[in-house]
Amino acid sequence: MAARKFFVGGNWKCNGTGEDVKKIVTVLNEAEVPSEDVVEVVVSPPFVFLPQVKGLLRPDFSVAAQNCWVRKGGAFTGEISAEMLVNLQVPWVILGHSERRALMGESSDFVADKIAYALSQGIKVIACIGETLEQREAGTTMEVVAAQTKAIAEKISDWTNVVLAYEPVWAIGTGKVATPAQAQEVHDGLRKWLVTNVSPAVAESTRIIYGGSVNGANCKELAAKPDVDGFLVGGASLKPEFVDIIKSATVKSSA
Ligand SMILES: O=C[C@H](O)COP(=O)(O)O
Repeated sequence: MAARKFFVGGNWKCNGTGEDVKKIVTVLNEAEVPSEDVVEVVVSPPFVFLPQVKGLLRPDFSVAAQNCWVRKGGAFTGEISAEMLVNLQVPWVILGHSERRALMGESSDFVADKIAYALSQGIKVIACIGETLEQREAGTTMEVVAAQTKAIAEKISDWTNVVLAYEPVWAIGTGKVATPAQAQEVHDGLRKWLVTNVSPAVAESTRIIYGGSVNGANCKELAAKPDVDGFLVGGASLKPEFVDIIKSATVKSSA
């Protein structure tokens, strides 16, 4: 079975100006990174900058939206539809990010509906899951991430265009990164869950990436873990060290 290609996503969240965007893209465009055969790089600017970034970004990197509406567009003020992303040739979307789950009240079912709809329109999905600190301390991490993944599995039949992003909420933007062992434990558990509940082939081929305070200093150790297939990076994706995170893909290719 083909090896899972390392995946590095940069989630810029609600940050930046047109000038910042130019600076970040310049750094990315000038960076020497492993080839497309080794690593897939996808950056996710705020909606308003998507066309600009898409137009300026090197061709071996790709773009993602940070959200999209749950069904066909229409009278949904403030929303962006999957059809619009298709129209702008935006190939990826991040869905189910914990900030949207917590702040906008997006339930696992709603997230799963969004994922199913985006996939039905031909958009590839970075699907985010993860437990809170309380849930981890209560020992329910696997239960929580399995339930979030189950909600998705119940609504989709083809996982080819899905990357699963495990992002423990307590590690997001806190500087408190999961240890490589903690990340590996959950990724391994998720892969086993996929074996049992979806199929061994899907478990083997689906990339499970880690997100939560990843930076240039901690990425290599995390990348060395067998079930960590890449990263979804927040804060550090706005900085030049994002290039070092992309380069951590070589940990896998030289293994
Ligand atoms: O989507 C990215 C995650 O929320 C991680 O954010 P962070 O790297 O700033 O902790």
